[in-house]
Amino acid sequence: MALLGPLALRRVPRVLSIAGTDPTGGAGIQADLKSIAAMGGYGMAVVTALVAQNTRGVRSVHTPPTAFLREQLDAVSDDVIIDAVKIGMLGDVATIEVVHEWLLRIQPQLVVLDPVMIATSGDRLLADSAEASMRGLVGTVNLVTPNLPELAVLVGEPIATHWPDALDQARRLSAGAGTAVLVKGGHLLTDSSPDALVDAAGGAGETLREFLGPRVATSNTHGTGCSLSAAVATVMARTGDWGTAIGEVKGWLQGALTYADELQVGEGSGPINHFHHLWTAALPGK
Ligand SMILES: Nc1ncnc2c1ncn2[C@@H]1O[C@H](COP(=O)(O)OP(=O)(O)OP(=O)(O)O)[C@@H](O)[C@H]1O
Ligand SMILES: Cc1ncc(COP(=O)(O)O)c(N)n1
Repeated sequence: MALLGPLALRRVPRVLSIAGTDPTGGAGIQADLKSIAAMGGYGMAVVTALVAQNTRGVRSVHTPPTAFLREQLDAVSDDVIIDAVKIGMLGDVATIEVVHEWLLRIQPQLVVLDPVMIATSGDRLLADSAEASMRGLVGTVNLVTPNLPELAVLVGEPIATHWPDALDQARRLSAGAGTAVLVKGGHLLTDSSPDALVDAAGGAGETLREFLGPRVATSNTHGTGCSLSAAVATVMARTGDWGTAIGEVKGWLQGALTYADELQVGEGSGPINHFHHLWTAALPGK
């Protein structure tokens, strides 16, 4: 899929999230819409799965019929020019196939895939049987944003526990799939939480750019991966440059984690504070 040229949109980017739901608002489509808005985009949403979950875990998943998923996707693309797509929870093989077919047919300008597999709570959000289909989808998007366990599944290797090993896996994934990879270090047991953009696609040498940041001491990290990918899709549509987009989003996410505890939503792993930069009056100490 062609990468964006150095275009900078002069209007509000129209960004579509294709993902599952979180009724407590911290992850999935709800987090995506907040992140897109926080980054100055117009958010749209197609639901792949209705998930009965809260900050403590997942209770059950209801997957709409594939024909209805296709109708949702076509309802958007028949009417709206989509500047960027963010893909989150897909759940099973049939859902991946419908989204894959739609991507090939519609050829959106820019697609960011968060290959959601297991929630922070430990609950599975992707069937084991769908891992091969997920690997196939990676080759059709512009950027994939795995955490360390997802990266391991995508390359078929053990989970990296050291950052240099994760970077090597990201290189192998990028070279094999022909897709840029943003590997996330949130699962490392270190004082920092680094991310890295690896682009070994196209045989034109490899790009490696690291985005460093201190680890914020909070257990309210529910939906960070969802929020990151939706925000990157939005800023990329605006700027046309991965490095600029990821750098801007990383700074915003750092603030969203820093002010997460102010929200007091739920008793488990709560949401991040997507609008921390706008709610100065409502946040003590800002
Ligand atoms: N405690 C933290 N402090 C600072 N940054 C963090 C922290 N935890 C995660 N991050 C950042 O949040 C983003 C998501 O990373 P992570 O590896 O947690 O992805 P994920 O597992 O997909 O997220 P999720 O929690 O939604 O499942 C990355 O930019 C990562 O560096
Ligand atoms: C619908 C949906 N999509 C993604 C996640 C992953 O987010 P997290 O790992 O933070 O629970 C989730 N819990 N629910």
